[in-house]
Amino acid sequence: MRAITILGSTGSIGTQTLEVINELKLNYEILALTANTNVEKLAAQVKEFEPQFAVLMNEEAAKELKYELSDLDTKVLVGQEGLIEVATSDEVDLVINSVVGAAGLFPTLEAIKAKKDIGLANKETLVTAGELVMAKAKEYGVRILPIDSEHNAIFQALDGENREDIEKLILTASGGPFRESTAQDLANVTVEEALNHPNWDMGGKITIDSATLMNKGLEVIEAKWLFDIDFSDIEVVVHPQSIVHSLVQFKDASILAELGLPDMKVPIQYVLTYPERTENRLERLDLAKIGSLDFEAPNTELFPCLGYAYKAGKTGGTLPAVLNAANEIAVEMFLNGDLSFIEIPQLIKKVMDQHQVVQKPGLDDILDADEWARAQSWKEGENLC
Ligand SMILES: NC(=O)C1=CN([C@@H]2O[C@H](COP(=O)(O)OP(=O)(O)OC[C@H]3O[C@@H](n4cnc5c(N)ncnc54)[C@H](OP(=O)(O)O)[C@@H]3O)[C@@H](O)[C@H]2O)C=CC1
Ligand SMILES: CC(=O)[C@@H](O)[C@H](O)COP(=O)(O)O
Ligand SMILES: [Mn+2]
Repeated sequence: MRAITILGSTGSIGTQTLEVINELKLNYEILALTANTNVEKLAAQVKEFEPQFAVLMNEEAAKELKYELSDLDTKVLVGQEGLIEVATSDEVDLVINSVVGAAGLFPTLEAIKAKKDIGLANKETLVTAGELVMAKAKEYGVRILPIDSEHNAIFQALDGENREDIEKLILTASGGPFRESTAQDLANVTVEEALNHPNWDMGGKITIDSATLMNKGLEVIEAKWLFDIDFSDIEVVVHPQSIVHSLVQFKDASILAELGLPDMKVPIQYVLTYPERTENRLERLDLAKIGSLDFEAPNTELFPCLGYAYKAGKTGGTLPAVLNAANEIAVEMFLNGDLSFIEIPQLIKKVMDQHQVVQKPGLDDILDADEWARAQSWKEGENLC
């Protein structure tokens, strides 16, 4: 029996992780479940899975949860300290990080230092501090197993291959709900339209990132650090069906890909059972029924966030942390109705242009840049709207 901590268990990935463990009766003891503020959902999960620990990010919510769980033995912890305690506990074997945003960085770093393997959905960790996180993972001999569908596909395609044989990585992008829109259309899109992803049912923040193509930009940076590849060897191609989850091109012109219906339970299961594969009852891909698969170049004029991410990644230093933080605030403002869809990239560019990049940053430099970018984004965002 392996013990697992799921950070962000109430979200889209966290919930599906619990479902996979349950449906396949995988050999995991649920040690800890965590959420930000969602007392109701976390309480329901705790009642079902009876973990040793449950964590919420603020005192008030934790108090409510304690009251809800007064009949159970589950210990309720609070805040960053609580997250770190359950991510580093001696008992835990695997930490799934399915928190959204740069809030996932600290528990990832602490789990690595405690030599815990990590199933990583939280791409913002690697965007913000990829070089540092991967160096720590190497130092502590920790495996970072990618859950993000594109990176999981590449991870599978690279199994048994030599790194030196890779020519390039090709990340597929659905193109989001506005793939066929004009600049005029984009000026008037609503939050509801932007939250309507054509293929995947995901949390709000990543769904907006998909609509702006920032998700693919974050994934380019995530791929750079996970697979140690130059940005010039990472290509993005739009593939509206999201059946080919990404590809690796080798020096002999061979291309390997992982395909399947768009269902996050597949990469989640791969990580939970790695290095084994386990039979499941998920719907199978029927290629004849699908008929054809389409590919096209991304429209970086209409969706400039992808270009901003390449720029941040290639510049390096603290700029990716600034890109990420500005994006988090821009998306929050858009979801709150305080920014229009086309103002998301405008705000990110403004904040990136104002940043004095620190090269070879330590963790403190990255945290300072993140804090500065958030404050600056709120300020600039208020000027824009
Ligand atoms: N959903 C998907 O299919 C995919 C997601 N990813 C990545 O996985 C991560 C999670 O995405 P998703 O599951 O969609 O997100 P959700 O918004 O659905 O869930 C986020 C989870 O994190 C918790 N959380 C939010 N803010 C904080 C915080 N500040 N500190 C601690 N916990 C917090 C939430 O708690 P609460 O419920 O209380 O708010 C919730 O449990 C993201 O980085 C995303 O980019 C990658 C590939 C696919
Ligand atoms: C499921 C997953 O991994 C998401 O990151 C997905 O890729 C989002 O779709 P886009 O390709 O539209 O960004
Ligand atoms: Mn993805």
